[in-house]
Amino acid sequence: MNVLIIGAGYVGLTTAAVIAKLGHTVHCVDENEQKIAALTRGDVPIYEPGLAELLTDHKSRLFFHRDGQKHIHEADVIFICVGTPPDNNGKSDVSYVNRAVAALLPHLHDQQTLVIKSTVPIGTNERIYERLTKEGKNVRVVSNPEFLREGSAIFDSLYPDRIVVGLRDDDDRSLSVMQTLYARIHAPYVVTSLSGAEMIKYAANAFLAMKISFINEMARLCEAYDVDVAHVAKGIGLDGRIGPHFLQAGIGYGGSCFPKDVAALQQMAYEKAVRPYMIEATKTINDTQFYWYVQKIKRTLGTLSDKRIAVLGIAFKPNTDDIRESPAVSLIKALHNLGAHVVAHDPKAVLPNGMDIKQTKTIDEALQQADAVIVATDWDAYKQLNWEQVRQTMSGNVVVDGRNSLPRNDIIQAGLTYVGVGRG
Ligand SMILES: NC(=O)c1ccc[n+]([C@@H]2O[C@H](COP(=O)([O-])OP(=O)(O)OC[C@H]3O[C@@H](n4cnc5c(N)ncnc54)[C@H](O)[C@@H]3O)[C@@H](O)[C@H]2O)c1
Ligand SMILES: O=c1ccn([C@@H]2O[C@H](COP(=O)(O)OP(=O)(O)O[C@H]3O[C@H](CO)[C@@H](O)[C@H](O)[C@H]3O)[C@@H](O)[C@H]2O)c(=O)[nH]1
Repeated sequence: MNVLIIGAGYVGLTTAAVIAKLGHTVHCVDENEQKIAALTRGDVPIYEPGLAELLTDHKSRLFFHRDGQKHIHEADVIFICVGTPPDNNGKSDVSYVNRAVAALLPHLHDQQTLVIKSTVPIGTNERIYERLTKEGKNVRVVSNPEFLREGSAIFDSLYPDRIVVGLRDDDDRSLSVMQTLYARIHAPYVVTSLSGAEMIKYAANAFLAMKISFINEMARLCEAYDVDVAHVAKGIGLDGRIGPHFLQAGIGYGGSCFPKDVAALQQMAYEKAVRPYMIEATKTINDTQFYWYVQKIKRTLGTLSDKRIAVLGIAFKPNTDDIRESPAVSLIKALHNLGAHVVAHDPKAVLPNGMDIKQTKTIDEALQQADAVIVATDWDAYKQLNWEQVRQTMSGNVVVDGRNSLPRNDIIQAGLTYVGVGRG
């Protein structure tokens, strides 16, 4: 098949590489000139494990363009993978999607399938269909939300738990188009309406975010009752009805999806006069989690003023360079504002512009003379530190495990003080 992809970000680029691997020809378009220039040179503008290799392996079938106009007509399937960032009220801003549709519109023809992969508010796909129909275009519209996680995007795309396909009632062709496109991917299909597919995407993210907020609330309770939340997570997670995933307490969820999608779903509920109690609580717990934790760090260190603190981790999670809504960045800002002398490290991510904080190249450099070290992102490199050596490098002895991911016993044995999240 001939596939056109609009948007070469985390989702668009991963989708392009994976679809090329499946044997299709892919033209990928992005309005960001620098991104396209880099991709055309063979450089990958983001860090995602395995992505660079996959793009290289299939470069004979992959083409990048700043302006893809002349490739629209020849495409069998067109994917929209542009961003849908939050607006000032927490609603999803679909202007990038609308702009992409407007650019495609004059060149579309009736044999094509337009697939929306971007996460869009309920009703957006129907509105796109109506807009196309009004312009006399009988293009089929499919909602095919994406469930990949950054850091394991290639694996998640090649081995998804399910493929969700939202269709209009009278569309008897698009399902087989999608099945042909994804023929080499083995996963159950969930076929539903356009709005149904949109709702599945929001419900999945809200549910996962809710699990994290639930365990973070439990962490606060565990702290109050001197119980280890890691034991609680294990104890409840072994119940098949609950499951072990997304029960790691920490400084809160971040990233480009959970915060924005939970907020957008909340706004969608208000628009229909439905009070979203669960979603409100999920968001409130997350919004307050890192303040709660900063208070704990403050209590442990006595004062933050003039303390040298090494923060390990800037990205919102390991194995990515993405810092969108990163709790680590919020933590660094809060500690800095409270008078601490913060130095930060991350294997891939870079501090946002304008932050007056030193970022070190090595972990060792960050640890020099530190009164405390805080692990804010659970990269493997931090979990595998030699704690004897850490103790010798630091001048203080406090290790703050903001992700409950460090070997507590090794740290204590090295003569350091371990501070976790709700670990009693
Ligand atoms: N990042 C994830 O892990 C993830 C996972 C699942 C779903 N999603 C959803 O997928 C969508 C994309 O997310 P992302 O993280 O890949 O975003 P991103 O910001 O990394 O990439 C979006 C890209 O689209 C380009 N773009 C915007 N408007 C354009 C236009 N009109 N024409 C051409 N290019 C245009 C931008 O330049 C940018 O490179 C969002 O709706 C997001 O919610 C993201
Ligand atoms: O037990 C856990 C699991 C995750 N997190 C945090 O939650 C955030 C999100 O993590 P994760 O879900 O692994 O990363 P994302 O790449 O944001 O992926 C989520 O968001 C994507 C965009 O919508 C979806 O496609 C994915 O299915 C969904 O997992 C990160 O800050 C994690 O540190 C926790 O605090 N505790």
